[in-house]
Amino acid sequence: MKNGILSQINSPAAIKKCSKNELLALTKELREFIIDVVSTKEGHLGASLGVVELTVALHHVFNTPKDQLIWDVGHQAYGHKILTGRRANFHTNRKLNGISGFPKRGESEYDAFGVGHSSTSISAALGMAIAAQLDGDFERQHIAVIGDASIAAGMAFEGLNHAGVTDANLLVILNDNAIGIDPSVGALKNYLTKAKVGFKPKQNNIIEALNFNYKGPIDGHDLPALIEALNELKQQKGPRFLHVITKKGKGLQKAEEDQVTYHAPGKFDKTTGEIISKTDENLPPKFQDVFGLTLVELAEQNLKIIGITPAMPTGSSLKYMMQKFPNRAFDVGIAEQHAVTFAAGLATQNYIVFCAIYSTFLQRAMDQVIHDVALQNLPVIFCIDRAGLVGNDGATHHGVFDIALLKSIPNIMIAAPSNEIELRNLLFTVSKGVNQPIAIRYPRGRGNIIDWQQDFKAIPLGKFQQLKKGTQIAVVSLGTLSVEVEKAIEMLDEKDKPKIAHFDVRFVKPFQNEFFVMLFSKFSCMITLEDGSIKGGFGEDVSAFAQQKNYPGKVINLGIPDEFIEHGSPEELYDLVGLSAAKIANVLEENL
Ligand SMILES: Cc1ncc(C[n+]2csc(CCOP(=O)(O)OP(=O)(O)O)c2C)c(N)n1
Ligand SMILES: CC(=O)[C@@H](O)[C@H](O)COP(=O)(O)O
Ligand SMILES: [Mg+2]
Repeated sequence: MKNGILSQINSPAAIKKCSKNELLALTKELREFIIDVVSTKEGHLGASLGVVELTVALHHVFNTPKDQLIWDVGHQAYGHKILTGRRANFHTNRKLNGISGFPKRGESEYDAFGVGHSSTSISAALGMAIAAQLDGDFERQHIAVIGDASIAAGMAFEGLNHAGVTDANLLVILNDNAIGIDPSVGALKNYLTKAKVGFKPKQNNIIEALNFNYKGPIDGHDLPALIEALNELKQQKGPRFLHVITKKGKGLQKAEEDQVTYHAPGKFDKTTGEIISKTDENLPPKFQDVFGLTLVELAEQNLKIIGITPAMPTGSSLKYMMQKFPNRAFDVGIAEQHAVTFAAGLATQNYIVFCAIYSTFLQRAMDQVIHDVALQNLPVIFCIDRAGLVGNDGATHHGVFDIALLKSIPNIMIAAPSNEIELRNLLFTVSKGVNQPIAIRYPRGRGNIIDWQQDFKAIPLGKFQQLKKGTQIAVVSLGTLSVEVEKAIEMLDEKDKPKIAHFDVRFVKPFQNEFFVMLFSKFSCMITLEDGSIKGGFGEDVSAFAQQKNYPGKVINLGIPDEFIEHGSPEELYDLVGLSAAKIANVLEENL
């Protein structure tokens, strides 16, 4: 709306001056603006639509950025960004060199804390609140807005538990829409559901039991009610808790009706809400579907197979096994630490446990991987999805540390299949039983093989494979980077192609000494490639081994540089870090 009220809002100061009717008009225009931009630029839709009124009310009542506002996960903060000076460039959201899809301290003074991983907001807000007390500032407010799935994560409870024994100026707002990305799970979800249907939470209100002043539940789309409640809470001190009930996708009927899809729907018609989808047929599969559909095939044949996901049934495609074998496939909620140790417990009883966790979210469960799985040498099969650069979610979500983190842990085998068939056969091979933990990493998005559901063929665990013979340079790629290497070789002059040998190392760990000794004896130059951090990566092991063996040739390690990589398309980012086919071809040519 060109000359509507939203076009006049360049900071929350202007929102404070709005009349009640202007605020109502603002919520309408803000919702339309979010729908308009996300319908073509893509991103997280449902969560932001669900907190439009809450966002306007918060910036109307509180004095941001002095009062510090933290959005848990931050996928719902599009309205916050638009109202805090980023309306004009909101169309760059999640794009290369554009604004981040999540609140980010370096992007705006209104983004009090960088987010992307869930359940951090209470701890961060409490830290800021205690700091204010230590600074002698007893007026400043610290507000954490957290969703019903995110508050069920252990870290959120740790924050509540600590806050409850302080007199910190902390307001926790529970945005309760009864769904995560997929339907919320767990006893807390059931408790909150009862609280919403008139159950007297006062009788045994777990939040009040933790010494919070609890208010609600109130309608999170009733702007006047929100403003009244926030003004009341603003006058109070100490730990407070406001329970608001919202609808994810509010204001776009399709998004309200299909909240899972419209969490991040891609492009859609802003009027009808219809998704403008790229039809799946004749496209290669998503790696997550290779995992999810293959696991169903394996689970049909083997009753000992179990699947686990921490809150990502759709994203990991464990949903297929959950639908077919609901008593053997578990969504444990946003609880990566629990997921890993739950898997470990099952593994002690000789179940074959496939624990599906995004690389970035696995970071949260590293002690459980070490202490509960590897130390006891329990054969948990970690299916690490979103390995490598994920793209538009950016630095908080790239899966670039799993190799470095896992490689230093004894007993763990680390595999990176180079394509969909390799992934499928690896899942088949390990489903026959392994005698140690294994991590199988694969990327976000689609592969290249349409006819991938072929007969199973066992893979020799721990062994490389040669993809192309050559005479001068040994290219040793990890995972699906093998595809980029093949494209790079094709870019070379015909006379140079025979000089390049290409190996798929397949396994980072155990380190394949004989394989590399063989390479040292045959090639004058070696180039390793990994879609993981170069620091502590697989290439470092090869270079160290080459030095130990006094290899006279050159070893070049290509990987993700030792810095956080921002958001953009995967193609843009891989080219940026030198792992696109064109950039790989340059390195080959420079060393011929
Ligand atoms: C540690 C971690 N695990 C998983 C995710 C993926 N994730 C992003 S949003 C989301 C659901 C959040 O649900 P809720 O807190 O209820 O917020 P809503 O989307 O309903 O607004 C999940 C699981 C994440 N961001 N961080
Ligand atoms: C906000 C969040 O953490 C998730 O929605 C994440 O963005 C999902 O990533 P994928 O789109 O790769 O499943
Ligand atoms: Mg929710």
